[in-house]
Amino acid sequence: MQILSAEQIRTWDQFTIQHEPVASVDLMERAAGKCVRWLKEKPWPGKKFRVFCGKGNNGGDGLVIARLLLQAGYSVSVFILEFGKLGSEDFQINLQRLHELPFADLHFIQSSETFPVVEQGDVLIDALFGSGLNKPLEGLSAQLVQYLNDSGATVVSIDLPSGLFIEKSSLGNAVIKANHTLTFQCYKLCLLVQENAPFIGEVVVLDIGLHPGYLQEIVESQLLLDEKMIRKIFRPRQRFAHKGSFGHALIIGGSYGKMGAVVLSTKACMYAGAGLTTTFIPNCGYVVMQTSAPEAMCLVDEEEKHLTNLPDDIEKFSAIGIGPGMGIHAQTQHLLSFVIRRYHKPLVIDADGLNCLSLNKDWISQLPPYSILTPHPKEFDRLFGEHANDFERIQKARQKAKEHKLVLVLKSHHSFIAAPEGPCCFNSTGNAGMAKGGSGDVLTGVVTSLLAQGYPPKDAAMLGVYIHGWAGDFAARKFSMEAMLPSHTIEALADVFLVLQ
Ligand SMILES: NC(=O)C1=CN([C@@H]2O[C@H](COP(=O)(O)OP(=O)(O)OC[C@H]3O[C@@H](n4cnc5c(N)ncnc54)[C@H](O)[C@@H]3O)[C@@H](O)[C@H]2O)[C@@H](O)CC1
Ligand SMILES: Nc1ncnc2c1ncn2[C@@H]1O[C@H](COP(=O)(O)OP(=O)(O)O)[C@@H](O)[C@H]1O
Ligand SMILES: [K+]
Repeated sequence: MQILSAEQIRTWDQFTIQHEPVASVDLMERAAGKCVRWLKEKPWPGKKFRVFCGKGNNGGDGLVIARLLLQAGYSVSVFILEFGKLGSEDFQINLQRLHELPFADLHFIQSSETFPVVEQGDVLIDALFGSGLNKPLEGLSAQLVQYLNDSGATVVSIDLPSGLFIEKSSLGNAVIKANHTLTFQCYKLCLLVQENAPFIGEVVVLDIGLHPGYLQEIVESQLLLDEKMIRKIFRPRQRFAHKGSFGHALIIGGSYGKMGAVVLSTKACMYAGAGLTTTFIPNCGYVVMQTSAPEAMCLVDEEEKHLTNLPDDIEKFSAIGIGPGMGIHAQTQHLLSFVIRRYHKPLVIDADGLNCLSLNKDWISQLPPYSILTPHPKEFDRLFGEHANDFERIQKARQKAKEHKLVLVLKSHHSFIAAPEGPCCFNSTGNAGMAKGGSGDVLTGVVTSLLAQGYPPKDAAMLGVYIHGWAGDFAARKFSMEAMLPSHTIEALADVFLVLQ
C-alpha cells in the first residue's frame, strides 16, 4: 500500500472528482457512509454519539456521519466549533441537509462555556480537523481538544486525530487522543511513527473508492509492506536444491553473560532457511552454543570472554551478521574493523556491532555497499546524532542510506526501511509481545539468513522484517503477547513459511 503526502491525497481527491466523475459532495457522502458502516458494526453500549465538527471538509464528513446515524435511529448530538468564518462548500451543503432533518440536535461552540457535558459512555466523533490542518491548534480549538481528551469518553477520529500533522512532528501540540482512527483510502506517515502512539489508537483504513488511475501517475516513494509485496520477493525452495543452494551464513557475536543473543540469532538464521550456519563466539560460549544450536558449526575465539580475532578466510561466507551480545571491548571493536576491511559483500550489523560503529564513526563510510544496519531509535541516534523526533530520524535514515549506500532498518512498531534506491517501506507486521530483549537478535539472524540465500540486500531487509513480525504475530496468538518469547518467534517462522509456500 502506498503512503501518500497531504498534497498527493488532495490531488487524488480532485483526480477522482474529475475522472470518475463524482461530485465532491457525493465523495464526502461515500466517505462518511464507510465510517458509519464501521460504527454500526460495533456494539457501543451507550449508543450516544456526540459529533464534533470543524468547518472544513473534515467537519463536513462529521455532518454526514451525524445525519446517517440519526437516520439509522441512533441518539446523536452535533457540536460545531465556530470560528466566525463560513464553512467549506460541502460543509455548508451538509449543514443545510442536517437542518432539514426534524430531529437534529445541533449546537455551536463559541467559547469554552459552551463545551457540552460529556459522559464516559459517550462516543465522541472527532471531525474537527483532518488533512487540511495548517498550523498547531491554539485558543478555543486547543481548549476543546484538551477538554475532550480529559473526558474519558471513547473517541473515534475521522481521517486523522484532530491537530495531527501528516508529515511533520506534532510533539507538544494539542492533538485529539483517539481510540480509533478511521482514515481514508491509504495510510499516512503520521499514523506510522512511534511518537504518535498516544494519539492514533486503532487505525482502520477505509476504502472510499478513490480512482485507482491516480496511483499509476505518481512515483512511489514510500510503501507499507503487505503480503502481496512479500510474496513477490519470496522464493520457494527448488525441488533439486541442496544445502549449497542456500548459502553459508556466519553469525558473529556473544560475550560472557550475553551468549543468549548470539544463540537466538544463530537459531533464527537456521529457521529462516540458510543452507549452512556457522557462529563465531568467545570460548566461554562453546558448550552453550553447541548444546542449544547443534545444527550450527561453531568457531571459537581463543579469548574466553569476548571476541578478539577472526580467522582470515571470512570471504568464503555468503553473508555475515555481526553484533548480537558481542560487547564493545576495544579488541572487539578491532574485530569489527577487520571484518569491514576484509569482507566485501554486504554485512548485517546490529546491537553491539552498531555500538562499536558509533564509537568509530569514520568506519561507516567504509562499510561494504548495501550493508544492512538494524538500529532501534537509540542506536540510530548514537550512530547519526540526536534527533528531536521520529520524522527527523526517518528523514536522516533516507539521507544516510543514499549517502553511504546502505540499507537502514529503523526498528519500531512499524519498522522503517530505507535503501539507496527505490521507495522506502514501513513494516505492517509485529506486535507489542515482541517488545522483549532478544527480538532484535532474532531479526539479525533472519536477515543474515536471507542475505546468505542470495536475496538482494533490500529484499532481504524487507522480507526479513516482515516475516519476523509475522512470526511474532503467530507466537502472540499461541502464547499471548505477555508470555511469548523471542524463541517462540523463531519457532513461529515455521508457521510463516507454511503460509508462504
Ligand atoms: N473531496 C474531498 O476532498 C474529500 C475530503 N474529505 C475530508 O476532507 C478533509 C480535508 O478537508 P479540508 O481540506 O477542508 O481541511 P480540514 O477540514 O481538515 O480543515 C481545514 C479547515 O480548518 C481550518 N484550519 C486549518 N488549520 C487550522 C488551525 N490550526 N486552527 C484553526 N483552523 C484551522 C482551515 O482554515 C479550514 O477551514 C479530509 O481530512 C477528509 O476528512 C473526505 O470527505 C473525502 C473526500
Ligand atoms: N510493539 C511492537 N510492535 C511490533 N514490533 C515490535 C514491537 N516492539 C518491538 N518490536 C520488534 O522487535 C525487535 C526489537 O529489537 P531491539 O530493540 O533491537 O531488541 P533487542 O535488542 O532487545 O533484541 C524489532 O525488530 C522491533 O521491530
Ligand atoms: K479529525
